[in-house]
Amino acid sequence: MNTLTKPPGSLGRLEELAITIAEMTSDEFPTVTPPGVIVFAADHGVTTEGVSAFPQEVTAQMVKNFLTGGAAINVFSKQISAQLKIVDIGVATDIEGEDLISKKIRNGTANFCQEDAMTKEEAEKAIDIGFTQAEEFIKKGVKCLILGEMGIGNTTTSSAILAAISGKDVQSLVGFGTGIPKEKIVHKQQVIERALKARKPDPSDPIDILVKIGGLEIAAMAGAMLAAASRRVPILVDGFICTVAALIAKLIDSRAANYMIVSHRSVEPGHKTAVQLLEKEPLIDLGLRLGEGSGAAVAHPILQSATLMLKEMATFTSAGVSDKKY
Ligand SMILES: O=C(O)c1ccc[n+]([C@@H]2O[C@H](COP(=O)([O-])O)[C@@H](O)[C@H]2O)c1
Ligand SMILES: Cc1cc2nc[nH]c2cc1C
Repeated sequence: MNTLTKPPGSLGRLEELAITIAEMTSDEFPTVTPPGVIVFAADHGVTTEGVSAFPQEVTAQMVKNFLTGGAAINVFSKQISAQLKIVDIGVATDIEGEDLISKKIRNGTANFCQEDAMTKEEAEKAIDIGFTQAEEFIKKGVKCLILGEMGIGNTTTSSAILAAISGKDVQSLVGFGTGIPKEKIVHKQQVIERALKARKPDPSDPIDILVKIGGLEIAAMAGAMLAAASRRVPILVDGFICTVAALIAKLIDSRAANYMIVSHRSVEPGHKTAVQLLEKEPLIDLGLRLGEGSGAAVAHPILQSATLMLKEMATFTSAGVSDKKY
């Protein structure tokens, strides 16, 4: 790093990032291209409690939008020349589409205020499907894995999971999600508090957390992250829901966190706690709160700059530039 034609440290976090990616990949001159994006979609039974600004059917409608290329993640995936896979892991209604990967485990989770969100078999199956989808991508040559999700109600699920893992007050972890009105925030908070009291997930047991208060797309993202980590492929983590999935992956195997880069800081207030628990620092803060993997896709060119700098810059010797005097 210090032989390249720049004052040492002058490329700031890009220098750290390049070294981190070299360590992750065990490659002195790593590459993060081509990137691959997987969006896992699923519904959440807890939406019946009135915790989202949008109706549940938007999950399926947005999946159709992904398939016809009209969503933000389509635009940004194209921008970074990423392959994009859309996986139905548990959308409440049936969706058809040639390009859809149909891996539906059930028609959305159960309302975790009343019963467990899913069975142990379903949680493990979702992790396994995520793992396999990522593994297939990596076998095809993907060098950086971007994960995204679509699921109306999943900020409630993610806040519940984060409250269970962190032991923090629910109040500090709840946000507006897709944009609920201010007066609905206390209700959302109470729904989560009620669920945690009724379900009592074991904070040290990631499967128990998923079974009691989880989401199918969260389980699948965690599984995909474990696959990428086990193949030494850098993982670009998206916003709040994706970072909570990263915490589940870390609980399953703490080494997985060594392969994660948090792309951006989400507007959701709980994201700060999630990122701290992951012991990471987001690369950018653009005030994003969309999901779909959109923030991670937007940040991918930063990883590209870091790795290309390492690979393509001249050294002081090769360029005949005088090195540092002091
Ligand atoms: O990624 C984030 O930080 C993020 C923050 C807020 C909302 N979202 C997206 O919005 C949906 C969940 O919001 P909600 O209000 O229905 O819980 C889901 O489809 C997420 O992809 C995503
Ligand atoms: C329109 C819309 C698009 C989304 N993408 C991810 N979550 C979303 C939620 C809504 C409501």
